[in-house]
Amino acid sequence: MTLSVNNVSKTIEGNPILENVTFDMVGGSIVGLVGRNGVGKTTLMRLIAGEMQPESGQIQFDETGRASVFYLDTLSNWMTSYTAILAADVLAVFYPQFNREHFEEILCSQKLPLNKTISSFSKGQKALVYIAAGIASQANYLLFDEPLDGLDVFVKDHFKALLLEAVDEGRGVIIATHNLAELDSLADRTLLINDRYVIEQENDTDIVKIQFVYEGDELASNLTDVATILEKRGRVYIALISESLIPAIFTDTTTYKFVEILSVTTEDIFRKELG
Ligand SMILES: Nc1ncnc2c1ncn2[C@@H]1O[C@H](COP(=O)(O)OP(=O)(O)OP(=O)(O)O)[C@@H](O)[C@H]1O
Repeated sequence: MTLSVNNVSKTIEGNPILENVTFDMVGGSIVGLVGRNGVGKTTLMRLIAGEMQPESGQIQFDETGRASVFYLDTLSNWMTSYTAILAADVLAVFYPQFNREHFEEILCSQKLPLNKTISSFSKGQKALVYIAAGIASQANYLLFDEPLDGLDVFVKDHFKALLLEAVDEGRGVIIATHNLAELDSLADRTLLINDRYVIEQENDTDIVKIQFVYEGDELASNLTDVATILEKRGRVYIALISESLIPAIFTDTTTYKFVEILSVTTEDIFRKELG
């Protein structure tokens, strides 16, 4: 099961939003989609869902086709004016494999009423209904835009468990989010959109995060030229640097003290690429 996005470009009202976007997603994986506000994350999801057409490039699915994509705009969508029971009737038309029992079971497990209009639900409750709809749709590709927004920690845990079940079944998930810390525990890969282009964040680079104490006045240029300083508190610095450069730079142990290696997070990479 593969979704292929090939050289996709999109312009809205004369403004180029995405250019030559190319990536593949295989089933059984979670892809994180990150980037600054207004950079084009939702646009990319809408293109994949077929709600918009690209100017150029192709979005190709395996034999299951676009009918097997689940995407709902979390801010405004048709479901809000329905009760969960009626929404399930509509979802069953869109998604022939829709599992009504599973949908209702997820909502009931979170004590959400099935016969109340969804517009009367809280932000977090609405988010849960959309997530439940996606999971129960049985669609092979689930596209979620800020799915964790407004969810309390317990509902979040429940959502993550449902998501991992879906992935175990071989389904592919794309999560667009600003919640970078959550992505670290969920995504297999992260795609960063920056200035119209998508950059794949490789997990296997030799970039490491280091924390060190600097006893000199100003950081030496042999460090600042090759490192990204993420944080400075007094004499304590946190920086991203290629691991292979550490021995050459941190030779002077009277000015550099306590060099410690920390794990790199998606937020660190985000700051490095966009800061
Ligand atoms: N229907 C539209 N009409 C005009 N401009 C639009 C439309 N949809 C999106 N845009 C513009 O396209 C750009 C990308 O929007 P998009 O919603 O994809 O960003 P995003 O990365 O999802 O943002 P955010 O993180 O703030 O949700 C923005 O500049 C937005 O103003």
